[in-house]
Amino acid sequence: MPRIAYLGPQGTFAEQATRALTSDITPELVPYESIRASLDAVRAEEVFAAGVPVENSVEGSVSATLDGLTSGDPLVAVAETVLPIRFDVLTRPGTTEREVTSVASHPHALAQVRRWRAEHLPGADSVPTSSTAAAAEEVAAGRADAAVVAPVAGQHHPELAHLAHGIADVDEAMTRFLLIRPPGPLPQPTGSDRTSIAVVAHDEVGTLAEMLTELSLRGINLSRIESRPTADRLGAYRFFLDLEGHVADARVGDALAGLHRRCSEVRFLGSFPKAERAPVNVRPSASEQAFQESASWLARVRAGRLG
Ligand SMILES: O=C(O)C(=O)Cc1ccccc1
Repeated sequence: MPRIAYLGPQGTFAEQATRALTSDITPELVPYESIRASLDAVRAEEVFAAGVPVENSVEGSVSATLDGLTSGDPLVAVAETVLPIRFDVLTRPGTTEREVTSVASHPHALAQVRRWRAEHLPGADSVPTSSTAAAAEEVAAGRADAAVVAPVAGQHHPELAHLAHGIADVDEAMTRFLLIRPPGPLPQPTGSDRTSIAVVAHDEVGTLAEMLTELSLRGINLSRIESRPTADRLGAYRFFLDLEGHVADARVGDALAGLHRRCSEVRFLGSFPKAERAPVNVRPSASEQAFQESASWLARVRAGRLG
């Protein structure tokens, strides 16, 4: 049974997503205390893979995942899934809203329930925890009064009571999760793929525009661009790019090779089927056939066979 790491304890959104990402195998899910620890468990071969959150439709990127993928030995994403995010509030039984002086949860969860908190628990302090389910444990242990959790967390804590259900500021919030493996054979291209890379550009005029031109010239749609400090010095950034297409597609391979020539660092973070399965629209001049025809035309020119 393959062991798969996730951000624990039991009852996190990450656990639900990791189950969805591994539904084709019978995994043994292993909880880890942090995203970094679950990625390092993949690097140390303690587990076969890890399921990690990468971006939220309201709060944006999960920096622990971006930084964890780019520092340390290379890792790649082999699958993604998108989970709808709803939040409930757990307390010890009998606790009323007026008695709540502290609200625990993962910072991404605390940031997505501001409106409800302002109305119902205006004076309560925030207690950031490593995950939403860890917050429920804080409440059970009496170290916080309320926990903002995934709806599934209530099942793991029958001793706690619901203070509220469905309290997210944005009803349709979604989080994208990735299944992370050590480098190895890539998933087959499906025609509906995403490729993730992390790029460090030279600090020169126009480099970002030139990087993006490598993509647009080859008809590649950019679905995400994000920058994070490299941590080397102030003002040095790494760009995280998600592109539509698979590295096995000629246009994507060609663009990545172009970025490799131009940038001081290009880290390949995986090519995998997009969660939404919508086919990637490729203009005729960027199709596989167009790349093959132009390559064989060039070969004929170089061989002096123009007839
Ligand atoms: O803490 C969890 O349950 C997680 O999986 C991280 C998270 C927190 C808030 C929204 C989405 C994912």
